[in-house]
Amino acid sequence: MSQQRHGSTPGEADGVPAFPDLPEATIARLPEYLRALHHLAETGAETVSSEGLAAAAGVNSAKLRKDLSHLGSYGTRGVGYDVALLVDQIEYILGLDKNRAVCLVGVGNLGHALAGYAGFASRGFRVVALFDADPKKVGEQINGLTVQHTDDLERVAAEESIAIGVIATPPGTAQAVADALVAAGVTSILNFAPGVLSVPSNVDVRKVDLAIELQILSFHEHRKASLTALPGGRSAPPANGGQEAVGS
Ligand SMILES: NC(=O)c1ccc[n+]([C@@H]2O[C@H](COP(=O)([O-])OP(=O)(O)OC[C@H]3O[C@@H](n4cnc5c(N)ncnc54)[C@H](O)[C@@H]3O)[C@@H](O)[C@H]2O)c1
Repeated sequence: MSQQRHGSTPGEADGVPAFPDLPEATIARLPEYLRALHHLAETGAETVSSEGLAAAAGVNSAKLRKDLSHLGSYGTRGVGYDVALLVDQIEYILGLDKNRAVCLVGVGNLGHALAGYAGFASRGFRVVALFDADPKKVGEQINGLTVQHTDDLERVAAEESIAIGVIATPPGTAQAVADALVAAGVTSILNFAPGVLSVPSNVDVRKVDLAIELQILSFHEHRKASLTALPGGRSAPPANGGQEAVGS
């Protein structure tokens, strides 16, 4: 089976529909493949084997081949995957060629750090607006942007065609902020505030909660300690019981 040729529109060759219906777990791994591919490209690699890419992305190679087959990308026997082509295909599927506009609501401790992070631009996102409800924060300059009052959210969202809103407000105000983002036409939300948001079905919400990740690691610590303590001197299994990283 040959890899899709250069010059064709990613996702349209080899009978693969223009927009394949991907499993959520595959979608979650695509950014890892992309990160690994960008690194390979920086080192001058033009092709990569499935084993090499799998190792760089931290997944097993059978899973990687299955994931990439959803994109119509099979690699070439004995050669592997064309790095530049695979970057194009994954960026196309993730919609990263659109350079989407992002706003951040809540410019406190976390919001400051996020607003000051330069890495979003290189990953295909433009942070175009910062909002806060506290008049004392309004007017503050961070990374070339001026913090605006949330009262201006609807107007600015329309002017800047904001597609993604990031919530970094206290949990008690996150739902109201989500409602305001939805009313302003934002259809994707990344929520850092703990808790569950209620949104219309056309709005996608992803949440980031470092405390949950720590709690999962705590579970693994607890399990390792309890196995080490087993009578008969049975030793603890490898980290994560030999499984891949949590969430894979
Ligand atoms: N996901 C994570 O891993 C993680 C890590 C740290 C903090 N958090 C969460 O992130 C959120 C922010 O934490 P923080 O330490 O930056 O808090 P913070 O109190 O320093 O900042 C919150 C900011 O939100 C603003 N704000 C409050 N209500 C608002 C509203 N209705 N509209 C707009 N702005 C509003 C405040 O004025 C303040 O500037 C909290 O919910 C916290 O639990 C998440």
